[in-house]
Amino acid sequence: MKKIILIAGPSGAGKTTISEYLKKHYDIPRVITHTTRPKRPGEVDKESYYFENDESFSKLHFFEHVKYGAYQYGSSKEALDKAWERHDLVSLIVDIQGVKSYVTQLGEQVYFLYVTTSTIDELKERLIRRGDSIESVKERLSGSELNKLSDDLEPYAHILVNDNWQETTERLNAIISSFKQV
Ligand SMILES: Nc1ncnc2c1ncn2[C@@H]1O[C@H](COP(=O)(O)OP(=O)(O)OP(=O)(O)O)[C@@H](O)[C@H]1O
Ligand SMILES: Nc1nc2c(ncn2[C@@H]2O[C@H](COP(=O)(O)O)[C@@H](O)[C@H]2O)c(=O)[nH]1
Repeated sequence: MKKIILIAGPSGAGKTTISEYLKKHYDIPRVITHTTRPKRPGEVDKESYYFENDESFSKLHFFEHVKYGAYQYGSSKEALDKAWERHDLVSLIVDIQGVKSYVTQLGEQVYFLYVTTSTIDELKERLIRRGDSIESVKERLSGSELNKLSDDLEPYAHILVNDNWQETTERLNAIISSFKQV
């Protein structure tokens, strides 16, 4: 059965870093999602996201999509099917709403990694170090954008507290080997 590892959590928790580790160490590719937000420094079209405008975004067929502030984000059926053609296990970074859509639509094909840190201050420092503006950090770390783990999703979640990268990789290795035993 084709499966998908959903990676969700607050901004700066380390979702992208973890997806890169899964690619490098387990050959688990990330399904690239689509967004209308502008590129951040260092981001690459078709690798970080498919960067779209409102018109090109409106023409895609989405599994699910959400709006954050002025920008749209969505995961397409085309991209998931394409990734599953070559890999039985793939990953995808989404917000908590996206996780709910996938759990509802794909059921037991879904694994869920919830990534967080012990403190919000740690997230704040990482985002500022990454070059995010103070306004954007405030927005990302408040309200629904904080991507808190909801009670209904808790039973599905493998929680990774990514304070220390060495400990995170050890826990990730254990989680991935448990997935591979199923
Ligand atoms: N365990 C860690 N200790 C310290 N820094 C870390 C750790 N894990 C990731 N980082 C750093 O924190 C920053 C944010 O990580 P990353 O981009 O992976 O987060 P993210 O959850 O994908 O954020 P966003 O949702 O905003 O894209 C990066 O600069 C990354 O190198
Ligand atoms: N539901 C979805 N959420 C998505 C998708 N692609 C990304 N995201 C989430 O958006 C926020 C903001 O991302 P950022 O790159 O601007 O920091 C973050 O929580 C992502 O996980 C998607 O296709 N669907």
